[in-house]
Amino acid sequence: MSGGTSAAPPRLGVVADDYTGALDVGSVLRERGHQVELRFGPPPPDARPAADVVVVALKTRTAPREDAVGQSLGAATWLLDRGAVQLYLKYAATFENPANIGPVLDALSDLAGADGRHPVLVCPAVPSYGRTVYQGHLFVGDRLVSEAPEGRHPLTPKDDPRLARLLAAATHRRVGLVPWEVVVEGAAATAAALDELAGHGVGYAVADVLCDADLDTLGAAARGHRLVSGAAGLAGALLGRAGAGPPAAAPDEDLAGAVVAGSCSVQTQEQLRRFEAVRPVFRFVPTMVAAGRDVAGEALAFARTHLPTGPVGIAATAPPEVVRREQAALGVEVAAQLVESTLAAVAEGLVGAGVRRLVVAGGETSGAVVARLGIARVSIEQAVAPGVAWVHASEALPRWVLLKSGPLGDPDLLLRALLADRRAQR
Ligand SMILES: Nc1ncnc2c1ncn2[C@@H]1O[C@H](COP(=O)(O)OP(=O)(O)OP(=O)(O)O)[C@@H](O)[C@H]1O
Ligand SMILES: O=C(O)[C@@H](O)C(=O)CO
Repeated sequence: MSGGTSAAPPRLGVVADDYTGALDVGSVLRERGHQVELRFGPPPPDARPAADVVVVALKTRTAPREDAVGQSLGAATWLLDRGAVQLYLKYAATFENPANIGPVLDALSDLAGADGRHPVLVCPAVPSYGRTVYQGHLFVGDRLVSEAPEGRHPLTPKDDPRLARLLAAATHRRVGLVPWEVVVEGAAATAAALDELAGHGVGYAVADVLCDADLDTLGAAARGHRLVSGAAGLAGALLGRAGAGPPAAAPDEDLAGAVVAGSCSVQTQEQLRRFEAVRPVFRFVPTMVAAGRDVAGEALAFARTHLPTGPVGIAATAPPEVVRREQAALGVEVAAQLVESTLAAVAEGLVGAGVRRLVVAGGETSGAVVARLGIARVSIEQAVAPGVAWVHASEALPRWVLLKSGPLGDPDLLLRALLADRRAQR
């Protein structure tokens, strides 16, 4: 838990479809001064949240649809049963895997009693991350998501930037648009447009967003909505600012540190390249594991050799042509599963070797690692970049973990997290 305790029911209950995304939204809300409780995996029935904002991190983005729906419904029911005033479905700012977002939104709409008075907002935009939506098209920087490197995810590649079309293919509800020309007029005009869409039987409203002020408008228009959906941006705007918040802690730099990376995003590739210029990194690909090599054992031997002199890296991170070759050889799912299980085993071994500061790059990878380490609940501590923060697990080792979302963080993030003087941290 971050920021003290609260006996009142949570104002916002967030169901996040991956672990790094959960930390992203959690740290954005914490930076805005809210008390945030972050839980990994389906919450136990007897757990009692004690914060303004409760984030439940699931690994449902690429799960089979029925599992994604079942787990999301379970988490949302748990949050509503504990009095959550508003529900938020958190997905990626690049709208990863709409095939799961659609049915999960349908199930949560039914559960939350989305009453037909207004459609549920669909807002992946986070302008500060370069994700904007115009005329219902998702952009990354100055490119449509379908033309940007960020759209070439190993598991969920995107060839269509039109959000309404993507979502409509995965739901029976009608999907509409709140165009920027309306959003820019303010919250009252936006709320009226949502009412009008409801009158036309629209269940989901994609919203154009070009800047943070547009998010604030949507946040104000959706304040009374029982269910809202989007990335970290709209969640921050929904609750507004609550003050400076409590001070955040950071791990001691003397603690042994390591990074395990399964993210193949362009950002992670560059962050790792810069880290590798300073510290050793063991790299592998899943065909090595499939060939029967004890890759986890080799990686741990490598780590034990180098940990005495500083942090080390273990990575499957590779450029798109290598990932394509690996996937062609093994199949997409087997390749991913071999990477994730190897990195989870490596993480466990690193903890055994004394690592107490562990950076994990990639959402799927984080899900696998956190589950293997048995981390169920953490407090969100010092941010190292927007949406990327250290978390502290008081009930599990390695105590300090930093889950880095694939596309987030500046090129020096790994250096700053594991090597730089703490005063240099943001
Ligand atoms: N060399 C490789 N060959 C094939 N698949 C790989 C390789 N390296 C990683 N992968 C797989 O690619 C996927 C990367 O997804 P992951 O969610 O971990 O990173 P990301 O998408 O960059 O991060 P985020 O979800 O935070 O945006 C994982 O399932 C991983 O197992
Ligand atoms: O919005 C994002 O890109 C991240 O929070 C995320 O979901 C990473 O998996």
